[in-house]
Amino acid sequence: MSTPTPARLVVLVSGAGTNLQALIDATADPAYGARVVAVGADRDDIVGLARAERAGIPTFVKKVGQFSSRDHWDRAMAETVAGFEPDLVVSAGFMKLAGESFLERFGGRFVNTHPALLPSFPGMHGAADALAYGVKVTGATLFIVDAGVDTGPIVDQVVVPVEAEDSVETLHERIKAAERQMLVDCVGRMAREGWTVTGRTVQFGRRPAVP
Ligand SMILES: Nc1nc2c(c(=O)[nH]1)N[C@@H](CN(C=O)c1ccc(C(=O)N[C@@H](CCC(=O)O)C(=O)O)cc1)CN2
Ligand SMILES: NCC(=O)N[C@@H]1O[C@H](COP(=O)([O-])[O-])[C@@H](O)[C@H]1O
Repeated sequence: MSTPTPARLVVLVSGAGTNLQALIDATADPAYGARVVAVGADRDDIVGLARAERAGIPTFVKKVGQFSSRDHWDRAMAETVAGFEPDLVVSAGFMKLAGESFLERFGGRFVNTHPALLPSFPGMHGAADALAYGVKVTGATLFIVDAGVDTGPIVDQVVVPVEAEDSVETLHERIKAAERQMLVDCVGRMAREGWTVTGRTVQFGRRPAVP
């Protein structure tokens, strides 16, 4: 039986790209069922872009400041990503909020991984906020992006302990180790099995055809 055509992933990054690297490594196996067709960023000179270039993956950078408005940036992002014809867009450390144009185009097939157990600690400092609060466990959340900030329906979550001697860095590294595995597992299942979103419930698999 022939291997099905791999799902096309566009991954968005703003930093080190270790989640991206985990996806690149996983897609080396044809059985994974997906390939990264492009990597986009909101800034240049980041390791995440270097990882893509090392893997021979096309990259693009769209900086908000290059555009006359945030909306123009958002539209440019949507058009550029659309040019790669993704089946799924993955935000993995991407530090910009997608706007109306992007969500109109990719809503429902745009996921983001966040380093906290949403709805706790949304925003740009999930690990630091969890540590400051004094929680005993935290983790990471993969969710389908909506117009809010970290409010979309949850695909999966993973829990890690907070240790007494943790710094933000040691905690975030522990989170990221678990997060990368969750991301690879979930994106692979979405690619191979599809997914459905009913209200706030996300399930792997495709809706049965209406008889
Ligand atoms: N429409 C959405 N877009 C994105 C979401 C989301 O939930 N809704 N999640 C982010 C990733 N993220 C948290 O997981 C996140 C990233 C950035 C921000 C934020 O406040 N960004 C500001 C400031 C950016 C900067 O200083 O560079 C902004 O975009 O203006 C909040 C949450 C991915 N996209
Ligand atoms: N709110 C968004 C956010 O904080 N995202 C987080 O940025 C890190 C990126 O790491 P990476 O660049 O090494 O993949 C990840 O932990 C991701 O959850």
